Amino acid sequence: MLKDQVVFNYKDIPNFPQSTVHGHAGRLVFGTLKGRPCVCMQGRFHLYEGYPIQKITLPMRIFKMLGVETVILTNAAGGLNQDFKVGDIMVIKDHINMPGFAGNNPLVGPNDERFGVRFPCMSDAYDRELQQLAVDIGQELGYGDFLKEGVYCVLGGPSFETIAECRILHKLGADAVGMSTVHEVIVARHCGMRVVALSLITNLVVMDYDSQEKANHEDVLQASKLRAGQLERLVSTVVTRIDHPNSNLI
Ligand SMILES: O=P(O)(O)O[C@H]1O[C@H](CO)[C@@H](O)[C@H]1O
Ligand code: HPA
Repeated sequence: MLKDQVVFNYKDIPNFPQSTVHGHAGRLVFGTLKGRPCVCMQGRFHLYEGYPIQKITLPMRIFKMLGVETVILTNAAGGLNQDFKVGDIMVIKDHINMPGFAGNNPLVGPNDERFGVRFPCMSDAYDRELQQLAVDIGQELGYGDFLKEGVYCVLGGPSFETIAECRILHKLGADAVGMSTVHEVIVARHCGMRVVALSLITNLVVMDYDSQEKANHEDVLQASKLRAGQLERLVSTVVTRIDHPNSNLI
């Protein structure tokens, strides 16, 4: 996808966390996309891997220091919205930070003023112009039938949700549930980077005690492969159409 690639394995980057999840390669890839400089993480970090929440989000601050202006996040998520299907791509318009309700927020601790303010606003966490751009490009690419918008709820994991938990998340207004992304978004916004985020709905959560369905990571990986090409096309088209005043890294 990227031209003129320079690749670093996470294990060769001092103090960088290591990917422990099957399906997360553990490489930082620099390169250009239609002439635009980009850096991609192949593998991200999660609370359930046992890392402190500040370590999970360290890459965001590194990206800020490298000059990154816009962060595009993708994830696999379980569909809570009854209109969603496996394979839908949801443009995230907002989030519910469940670990944050219990005080588990990546900005807890002394505030580093070099990055941002003590009390950052999150009502504009997901850049509305970029959301619209993603939706418009999705439509242009012919993804209209499987392109959705919605609210992503993060949980700590690694256990998948119970039926009662899924029911309550649905009632709370979440459209999809996962175990990532939100912590990165909070740190990216704190230091002023713009954010657009996409969830691939890899499974529909179980909300019915009569159902025999069981969430499992293999199904998540399998479903991710089905839309990998289309998601990559959407992301790369968004990258090439983002306005960049300073033409810096994406
Ligand atoms: O959010 P990403 O890392 O895409 O992956 C999702 O899929 C994994 C569970 O199958 C969890 O890591 C969950 O967060
Ligand atoms: N729940 C939580 N995280 C997930 C799911 C899910 O159903 N699918 C993919 N990541």
